[in-house]
Amino acid sequence: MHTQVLPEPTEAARTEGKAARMTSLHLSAMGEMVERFLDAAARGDLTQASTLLSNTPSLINQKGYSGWTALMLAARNGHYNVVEVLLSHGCDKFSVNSSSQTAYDIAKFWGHRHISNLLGRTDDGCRRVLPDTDLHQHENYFSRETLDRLSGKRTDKVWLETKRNHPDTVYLLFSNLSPMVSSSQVDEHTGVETKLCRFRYEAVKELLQKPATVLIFLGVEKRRGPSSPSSSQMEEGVQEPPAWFAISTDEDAAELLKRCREKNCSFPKTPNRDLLTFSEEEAGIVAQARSVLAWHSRYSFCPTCGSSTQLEEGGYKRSCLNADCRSLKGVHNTCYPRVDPVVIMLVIHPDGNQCLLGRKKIFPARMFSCLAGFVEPGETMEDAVRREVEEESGVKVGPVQYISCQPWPMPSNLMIGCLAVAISTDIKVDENEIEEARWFQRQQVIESLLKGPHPAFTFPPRQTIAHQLIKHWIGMNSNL
Ligand SMILES: NC(=O)c1ccc[n+]([C@@H]2O[C@H](COP(=O)([O-])OP(=O)(O)OC[C@H]3O[C@@H](n4cnc5c(N)ncnc54)[C@H](O)[C@@H]3O)[C@@H](O)[C@H]2O)c1
Ligand SMILES: [Mg+2]
Ligand SMILES: [Mg+2]
Ligand SMILES: [Mg+2]
Ligand SMILES: [Zn+2]
Repeated sequence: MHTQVLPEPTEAARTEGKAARMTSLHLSAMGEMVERFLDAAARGDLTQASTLLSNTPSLINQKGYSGWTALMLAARNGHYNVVEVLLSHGCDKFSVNSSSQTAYDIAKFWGHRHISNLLGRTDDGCRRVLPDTDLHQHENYFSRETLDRLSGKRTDKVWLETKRNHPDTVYLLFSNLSPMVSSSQVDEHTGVETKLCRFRYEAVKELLQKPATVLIFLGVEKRRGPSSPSSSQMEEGVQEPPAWFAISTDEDAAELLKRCREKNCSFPKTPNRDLLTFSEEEAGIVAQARSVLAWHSRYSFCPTCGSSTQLEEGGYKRSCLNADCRSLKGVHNTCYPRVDPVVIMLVIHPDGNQCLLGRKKIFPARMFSCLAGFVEPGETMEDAVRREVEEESGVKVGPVQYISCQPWPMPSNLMIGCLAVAISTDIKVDENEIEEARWFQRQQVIESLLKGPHPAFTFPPRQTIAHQLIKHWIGMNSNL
């Protein structure tokens, strides 16, 4: 930020009295110029603002009444072109007024979405808009997209067929919705590390012939940087990255394991625990494959008329085989894989210094977590947060802010992570769902996260969005 307001005193201004007089003259001249500049920005007078700025570049970050800059005034009044020019001259978009608002906050508040988009566009912008957060923390486990899904190719039967037989193609094998994995004990701290077993076409080709086999096209490997193939290269089949498929089969699991040359291979039996030991890259692939396969296993027959169905579009569609079925007229959501939205929220006490956590009977001893619940039809995410919190804990909630989300493939939830502020504090739990709910002090939460000597509770595992939401709140400043 520019701190220099005044031009350097001239040679002539040597004596003290003279210097003081000159300084006040400069001050008033500069003050007047700042006023004119701020006024031009507020009115959206691009010509005047640009002229003043080219004559006196140091005007750019000057503040007027209540610490408002030209950028803030232009953002307040919706003058997109002025905002654009100020940004192109390198103005500080993170500067705050005396109410700690940035130009982005102001544009957002006044509903100038095109301006808030412009001000919040870059990564560093997002970082500053959400104070004290690192964007990478917002990438939750199960959410990394390692493959390019190439959804446009799902209807290209010829292309899919070529990919199926291609020697570079990678196949993952699933049995009972569990992927075949090889596991190894890394060290005491990291624990078990699980890797997906990868197969080539030759090893699975007779499985592909079986009628009960379900085959899902997951996508092609993403290649980073300039070497990533253009769409025309893709059309010509030049340098195409390897494709990935998931296969689900009813063949005996023990027989399937014999196909693998790697050691310590298995199909994990407890998904909630075992699926949390992959790398971030593989976890994202597992989330995609498992949710689509779970849909196939639960929706084998047409939900509209009960007839048999057939797989289409690389495993992303099931069509009814009854030619008279209503589901074949127009687009029907019953033909496509489902996603169930769930809100998960950290409720913050009105004092800003405590949060509400609950525990279900099935949780490990002493573990507390965020409250969560399915979004109901015709309900907004915010209303679902308010309803679920009140149902489960009796606490009423006011403002709700979305933070991040997480695909949760047990079997196909999308966890929508929010912070919410309570407007009442008395707790009355719904004993059918929650065993206990409590307000925890920020300090207790920090000690529990750091696993201090007397933690008040234990955290859910780091792979859960619940863990990340609680951590996010600890990292924020407490003045909501
Ligand atoms: N990743 C995480 O951090 C995390 C944390 C908590 C919960 N979750 C997931 O969120 C899900 C929902 O949370 P909840 O159990 O508290 O929800 P909830 O409070 O809405 O209660 C669950 C009950 O809602 C009913 N229900 C309504 N719609 C449903 C649907 N589409 N599928 C299944 N049941 C439905 C069922 O009766 C079920 O028993 C859980 O199943 C869990 O897998 C994930
Ligand atoms: Mg719940
Ligand atoms: Mg509930
Ligand atoms: Mg519910
Ligand atoms: Zn049907």
